[in-house]
Order: sequence, then C-alpha cells, then structure tokens
Amino acid sequence: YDYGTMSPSMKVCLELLVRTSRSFAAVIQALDEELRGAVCNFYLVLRALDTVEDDMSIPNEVKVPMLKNFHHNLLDPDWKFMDSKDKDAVVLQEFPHISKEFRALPEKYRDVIWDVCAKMGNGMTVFLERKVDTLEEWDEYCHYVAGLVGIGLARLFSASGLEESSLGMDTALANRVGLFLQKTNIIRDYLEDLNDDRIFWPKAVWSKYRPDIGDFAKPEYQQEALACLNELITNALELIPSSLHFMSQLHNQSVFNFVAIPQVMAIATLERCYNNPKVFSGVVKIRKGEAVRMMMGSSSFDKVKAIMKHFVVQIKARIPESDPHSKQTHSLCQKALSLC
Ligand SMILES: O=C(O)CO[C@@H](C(=O)O)[C@@H](OCCCCCc1ccc2ccccc2c1)C(=O)NCCCCCc1ccc2ccccc2c1
Ligand SMILES: [Mg+2]
Ligand SMILES: [Mg+2]
Repeated sequence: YDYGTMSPSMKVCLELLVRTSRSFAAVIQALDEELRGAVCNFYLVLRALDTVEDDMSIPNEVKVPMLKNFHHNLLDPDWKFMDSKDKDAVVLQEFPHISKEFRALPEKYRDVIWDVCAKMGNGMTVFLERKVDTLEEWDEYCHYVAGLVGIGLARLFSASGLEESSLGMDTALANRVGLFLQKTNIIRDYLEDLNDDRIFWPKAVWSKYRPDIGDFAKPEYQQEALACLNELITNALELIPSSLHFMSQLHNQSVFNFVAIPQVMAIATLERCYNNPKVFSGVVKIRKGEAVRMMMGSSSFDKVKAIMKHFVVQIKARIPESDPHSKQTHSLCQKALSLC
C-alpha cells in the first residue's frame, strides 16, 4: 500500500476492515489494486447492514425500515448510527467514511454494491418476522445474507476485467458459493446463536429430532443432536461441486486466493463439526496454525482439490452406520471425491 497517498477515509476503512473481520481482512487486502477498494467497501457496507440486522437492542419497528432503506445511506455524506450495541457498532458510527469511499468508486462497482445492499436489506426483513422453517427457507435466508455476496463478488470480478464476464452472469453458481460459507457458519454457531436466542437451523429439520432445539445442548439428547447436525452438514456438502466449479473458472491469482481460502476454511470447519458433540458445548474453531497452513496451501486449483479431498475423506471415514443420513452423506462424499 502507499499510505502516503491514501485518503484519510480510506485509512479509516482499512482499519475498520481489519477490526471487524478476522477471516476476510487479509484476503481482501491481498486482492489486486483494481479490485481491492471495491471489495473492501463492499465488505464494510454489508457488515454495517448486518450489524443492524444482528443488533438485538434495535426494535423491529425501527429495524425494518432501517434495513429496507439502508442503501440510500450510501448517498448521504452525514448518515451514521450511534446507538448500536453490537460488537461491530463502530462501522455504523464511522459510516460517513465508508459512504465517502463508496461515492469515490467507479460507477460499475457502485452499481453492484448498491444493488446487493438493497436486496440484502430487504431480504433480511423477511426473516425478522418469521423463523427459518423449511430447507427452502434456509436457502432463501442464506441467499439474502451470503448468496447475494457471492453474486455481487462475481459481478465485481467480471466488471474489473480480471475475470471473464461469464463469471458474473452465472448467478445461480455464485449464489451457491456464498451458501456454502453461510451454511457452514450457521451449523458451527449453534450454541453461540442459541445463547443469543437466535435460531438459524431450519425448524423442519431440527423438529424431526427434538421439539425444542435447546435440547441438543443437553447430554441426554446427544444422539438426536448429532443426527440433526450430520443432516445439515450433509445438506452443505451438496454445494462442494459448485464451489469447485466456480474456482476452476478463476484466472487471476489474487482473486483465486480470495475465493479459495474461505472455501477451504469452510470444508475444514464442516469436517471438524461432523458428528462432533463439541458443537453443542462450545464453538468448534480451526486452530490458527492449521488455518495458516491451509491458507499457504490454497494457491492453486490442484492444491485446493487436494485439501478438499483430505477433509472429505476424513468425513467419509467416520459416517456412523446408525446415522439416518449415512447413505446420502456417503454418496455426496463419493461425488465430491470424484471431482477432486
Ligand atoms: O456478524 C458476524 O461477524 C457474522 O455475520 C454473519 C451473520 O450475521 O449471519 C454473516 O453476515 C452475512 C451478512 C453480511 C455479509 C458480509 C460479507 C461477508 C464477507 C464478505 C467478503 C467479501 C466481500 C463482502 C463480504 C460481505 C457473515 O458474515 N457470514 C459469513 C459468511 C458469508 C460470506 C459472504 C461471502 C460470499 C461469497 C464469497 C465468495 C468469495 C469470497 C468471500 C465470500 C463471502
Ligand atoms: Mg453477523
Ligand atoms: Mg446477521
């Protein structure tokens, strides 16, 4: 970076990026110059929107219009929100710096960020009133908060000229790339979300095993908890072919690293969570050393396929005979391995 020529608001944005994202700050900063500012702003704008969604101290009658109209704040140099209690409240307090950087971006990037922000904000309100019930609604919610990010990123990559224009046109594929990350987060964060009285596990699935999702945290219901966990992980494993297909189309090294590292971290997380009772007593995180090794080893498609293969083999090797979805899990592992 050339800190000397960087505008004061860009300096603030870089600090906000590093402060609000352990997992994305490094890979965003490593993007080629042409994309870095746009993707950094895309992240901060959506993190600010998500901070409104996540802030349980904001009542729904205030939150709904705030989310629906959030994208208009991008054009208001003075807009900020000082009353958030969320862990990332700082992005709402410093929003004038974020919106200033947005307005300085080329129009082709502003159009993508504006469009995704509007659609995500509107989508979030849909699930403020009602919980995620069916697997279709699980896909719908994840589309709003992460699928749209994948679609927006693919459009930014194509618009930059660093990737083919066809990438930005296959919205169904880019959507699935985002779903893979969000479903992994939701599966991993069972206990954290339960403690916040937030449920993102689809009710149509967990209610097959227990009438109250809180029961999974009780040792006497460990079998039901693991069966539900394994079913949701199996659902997420369906997305591996799309993840690989998306990555196979990337030509720019910095874009490849940016896409591959979160995907590799996701399959590693799913493997750590599979049939693991610790999901219900704490948060299963990848150790820093292991994460660094994976980041270093994700620089080419062949290397990423080797890492994917490693984790899918681990899952396949420990599918319990008694698990109600063992056949689906086994055949999805086979399918994924055939592509690695
Ligand atoms: O509050 C938290 O800390 C976690 O919030 C989760 C939640 O509230 O569900 C949840 O908030 C979702 C709404 C805001 C999305 C913000 C975002 C995230 C990553 C980005 C990466 C690059 C550019 C823009 C990005 C925007 C969250 O952060 N989930 C993490 C998984 C979603 C990642 C989105 C995504 C999708 C496709 C991608 C493809 C390639 C590289 C990164 C990708 C990143
Ligand atoms: Mg959040
Ligand atoms: Mg959220």
